[in-house]
Amino acid sequence: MMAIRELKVCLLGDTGVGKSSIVCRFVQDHFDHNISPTIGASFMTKTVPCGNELHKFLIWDTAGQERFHSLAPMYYRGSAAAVIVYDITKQDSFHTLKKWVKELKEHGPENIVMAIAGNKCDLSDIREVTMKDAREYAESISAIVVETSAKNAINVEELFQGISKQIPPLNSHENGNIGTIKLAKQTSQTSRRCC
Ligand SMILES: Nc1nc2c(ncn2[C@@H]2O[C@H](COP(=O)(O)OP(=O)(O)OP(=O)(O)O)[C@@H](O)[C@H]2O)c(=O)[nH]1
Repeated sequence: MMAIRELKVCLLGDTGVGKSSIVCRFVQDHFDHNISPTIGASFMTKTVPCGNELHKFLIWDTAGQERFHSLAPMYYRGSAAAVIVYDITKQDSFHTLKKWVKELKEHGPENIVMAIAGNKCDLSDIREVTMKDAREYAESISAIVVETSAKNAINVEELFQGISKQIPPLNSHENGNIGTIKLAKQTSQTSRRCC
C-alpha cells in the first residue's frame, strides 16, 4: 500500500512561452511544433513516485492570452504548486512572469510552491534573459528555477521532481491543504488527454 497524494498544479505565463508544450512533454513525452494556443485551460494528470509516496499531479494548463487572464484564479486557487513559465528568448515574458508571481503572492494559496521554468533553452543562442537574472529573482522569492526545453526534453521531468521534493511529506505537520490523501496499491498511472 502506498499513499497517493493528489496535487493540483497550475501553469501560468505569457502566451507562446511553451506551457502546453511542457505539459505535453511531461505527460505524453511528445512535442508538437504546430500546437495551438490554449483556449481557457486544459487538464491532464500524471502520477510519479516520490520517496514512499505517489504524487498524482492534477495539472491545469492555463491560457496565456490576456483575454483569459481573469480565469486564472480558478486554477491557482487550491494549487499546491504553480509553474510559472517564461521564454528565455523574450525579455517581455520574464516581465510577465514577475506579474504572475505578484498576483500569486497577493491572491494565491499561502504556502504554494513556486517553480520558475525558463523554457526554450534549446534557443540559447538568441536568449534575452540570463540564467543569472533568473536565479537571482527565483532566490528572492524562494522559488525553484530551471531552464527547460519542451522541444528537446531538457529538464522537464526535473522541473516536476523539484516540485515533488518541495511538497512536505505526509507525516509533516505542515501538510495542511495541499492535496487529498488516498490509499491505493502501488501503481503508477498516467491519464492522457490530448494537448
Ligand atoms: N524551440 C522551442 N520551441 C518551443 C518550445 N516549447 C514550445 N515551443 C513552441 O512555442 C510555441 C508556443 O508553444 P505553446 O506550448 O502553445 O505555448 P503556451 O505557453 O501554451 O501558449 P498559450 O496556450 O497561448 O498560453 C509553439 O510553436 C511551440 O512549438 C521549446 O522548448 N523550444
